[in-house]
Amino acid sequence: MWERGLVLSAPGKAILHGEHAVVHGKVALAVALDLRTFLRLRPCAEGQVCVRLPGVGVLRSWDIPSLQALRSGFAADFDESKPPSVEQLDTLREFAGIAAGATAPESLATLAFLYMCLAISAKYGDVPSMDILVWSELPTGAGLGSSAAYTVCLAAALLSACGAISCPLKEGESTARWTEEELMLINSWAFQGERVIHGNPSGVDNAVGTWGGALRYQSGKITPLKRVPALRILLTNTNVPRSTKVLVAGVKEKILKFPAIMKPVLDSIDAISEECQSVLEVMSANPSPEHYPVLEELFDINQHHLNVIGVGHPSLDRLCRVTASHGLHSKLTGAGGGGCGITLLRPDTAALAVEAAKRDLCACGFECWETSIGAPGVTLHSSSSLKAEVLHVLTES
Ligand SMILES: Nc1ncnc2c1ncn2[C@@H]1O[C@H](COP(=O)(O)OP(=O)(O)OP(=O)(O)O)[C@@H](O)[C@H]1O
Ligand SMILES: C[C@@](O)(CCO)CC(=O)[O-]
Ligand SMILES: [Mg+2]
Repeated sequence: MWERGLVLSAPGKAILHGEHAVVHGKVALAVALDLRTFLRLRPCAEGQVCVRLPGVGVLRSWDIPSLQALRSGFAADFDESKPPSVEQLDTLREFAGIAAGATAPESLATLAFLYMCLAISAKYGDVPSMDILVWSELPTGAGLGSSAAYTVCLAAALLSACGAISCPLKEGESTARWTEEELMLINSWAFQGERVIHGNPSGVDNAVGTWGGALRYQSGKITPLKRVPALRILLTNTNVPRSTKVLVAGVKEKILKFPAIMKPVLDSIDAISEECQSVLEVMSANPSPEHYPVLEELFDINQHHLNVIGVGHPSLDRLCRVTASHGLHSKLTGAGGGGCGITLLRPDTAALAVEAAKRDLCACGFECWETSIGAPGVTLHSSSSLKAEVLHVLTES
């Protein structure tokens, strides 16, 4: 079916609690956002793989024979259970002309593509001649899981192109999702892509990109949260750039330097996730406003902890102060160090109050969106199911 081309998408995510601690085996609670990354796969001229990533300024193409020659050098080592090796990544960097240690978005995105393309084709058969275009509604590198949405889309597209997963979209349907077994395969390859981009990801972001909804994640165990109240969330991008890889490495260093000080903080973040999960479960059965002060206090405590482990930023302090001046509670989401914060809105928070908070946040040079949570995970689309803006980008490019 893919021979006629396909369009698929994966959502970004917000972490309610547990960012960073989840890398060290603690619980995280994460939700899918209604901001998505889209990928269009089309057949193209014989013998070429062409990749266009306008969000990070990449336009590259390679001959299939040269990719096959590259792959044959280390084909036996590609497996979704093994982290990409330093030698593999060095070889791919050299092939693509990427400097050693380059962390620019375009370098990491190209490297992740090449690794996933070679590894998936080594395991499931050659990729056909194809043209891949990726376009996203998510800000890149701002804490909303743009890297995972990208690698989930790539995994689903490359596995489809190699025939390793089916095409679940039937004639006349507007969207379709894969089987649980296929989603597990997509997720495991997306995690490999995240490993190329992040170094040492926990896997929570690609799990949300794959399954969507709301989930609890701990040490690779994914538990969908079946009963979650419809929370209103304000997302604010401070527009301060940062790298998840660098921030995750910084936290590890701090834990190694001060284990007796940092481990209790991680345990406390774990307890916050557990407490939040219980409150959300109670709230979904009994959606009374009395639960909001607890959720707000958990946001405040966790934001302090995240500062302690070294992933705060003056822009995030400012975001929290501005929202507090409107009676609203915020914390950073994702890796921190800039990027995005989330603010909890109550069901009865007046539209005027939200507008006033947004105005003050925008005056700081930030961008805000009020968003809903629990969007579907990786999805295959017919063109009739796409919003006009997405259709325009995908058909005009
Ligand atoms: N639209 C996109 N097209 C191609 N690559 C992308 C795109 N969006 C993100 N990426 C890749 O993901 C990287 C950003 O990942 P990073 O993990 O630092 O931030 P994030 O995923 O947005 O935030 P977090 O991991 O904290 O949720 C970019 O450097 C780029 O390599
Ligand atoms: C900071 C982190 O916990 C979340 C990034 O969205 C990293 C990870 O879990 O891989
Ligand atoms: Mg990321």
